[in-house]
Amino acid sequence: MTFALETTGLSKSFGGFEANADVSLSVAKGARHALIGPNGAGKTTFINLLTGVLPPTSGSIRMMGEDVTRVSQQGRVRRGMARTYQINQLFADLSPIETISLAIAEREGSGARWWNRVGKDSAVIDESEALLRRMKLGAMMTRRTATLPYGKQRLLEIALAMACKPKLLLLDEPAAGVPEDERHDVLDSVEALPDDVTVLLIEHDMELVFSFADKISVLVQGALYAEGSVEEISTDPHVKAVYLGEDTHV
Ligand SMILES: Nc1ncnc2c1ncn2[C@@H]1O[C@H](COP(=O)(O)OP(=O)(O)OP(=O)(O)O)[C@@H](O)[C@H]1O
Repeated sequence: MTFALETTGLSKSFGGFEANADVSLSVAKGARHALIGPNGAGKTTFINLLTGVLPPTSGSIRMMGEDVTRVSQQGRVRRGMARTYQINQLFADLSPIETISLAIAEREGSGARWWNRVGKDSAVIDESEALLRRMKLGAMMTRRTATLPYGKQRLLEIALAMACKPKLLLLDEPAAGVPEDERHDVLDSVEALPDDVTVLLIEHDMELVFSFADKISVLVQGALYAEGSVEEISTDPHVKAVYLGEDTHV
C-alpha cells in the first residue's frame, strides 16, 4: 500500500537529547490522522522533520511513495505538502482576498504579474472567493487581516495552506488560542476540508481531535506510545494515565 506519508525510524537529537526517537508512522491516503502528546513530547520537532525545516539525525520520510528525506522544504511543497503554523504568520495589512489571491497566483507561477494587475484575473479571484467562503471567511474577505477576530485569522492560515492545492496538509494546533465562541468555526472548517486531501492534525483540543480523526497516534517523550481509532485511544487506560487525565481539554 502506498501511504500519503510514511516515516521509518525517524529520530532527531539536539545534543544528547532525543526529541524524536525511532518514529515509524504511516498516514493512509485521504486519512484524517491526529498526532497527540503532552507538552514537549516532540510533535513540533516531528512536523519540522516532515517539512524539511530540520534534518533528521536518522531515519527516512516518504511522501506518496517517494523518499523526500533529503528534498528541500520548497521541493516538498512542490510535491504537495502544505502546513499551517502554531504562531500566526499572516500579512497583517493585506485582506484575506489579497492574501489568498497572491498565494494562488504564486502557485500558478504568475505571482508578481498578478500583483501588478490586482483584481484583473477573474479566475484567481473566483478561486480565492470560493476558498474563503468554504473557510467561513466570505463576509470578511476585504477587511484588513489585522482587524479579523483571532479564530478567523487561524482559518485564513488554513485557507492559505489550501491555496497551494496540497495533497498532504499538516495542521499545527489550529485551535490553539482560539476563544471559546469561535472554536466551532474552526472545528467545522477543519471537518469540511476536501476528502482527497490527506490531513495530519497536531492538536491539544481533544474535542477537535475526537470529532475529526479516524486514526490517532500518541507521542510520549519523543517515541510513539500508542496508535488506534478514537474509540481505542479515548478508552486506553495507559494513554489516559500519561496524557488525557480526567480532563479532555489538556
Ligand atoms: N532546537 C532545539 N534545541 C534543543 N532542544 C529542542 C529544540 N527544539 C525542541 N527541543 C526540545 O525537544 C523537546 C520536544 O519539543 P517539541 O517542541 O517538539 O515538543 P511538542 O510536543 O511540540 O511540545 P508542545 O506541545 O509544547 O508544542 C522539548 O523538550 C524541547 O525543549
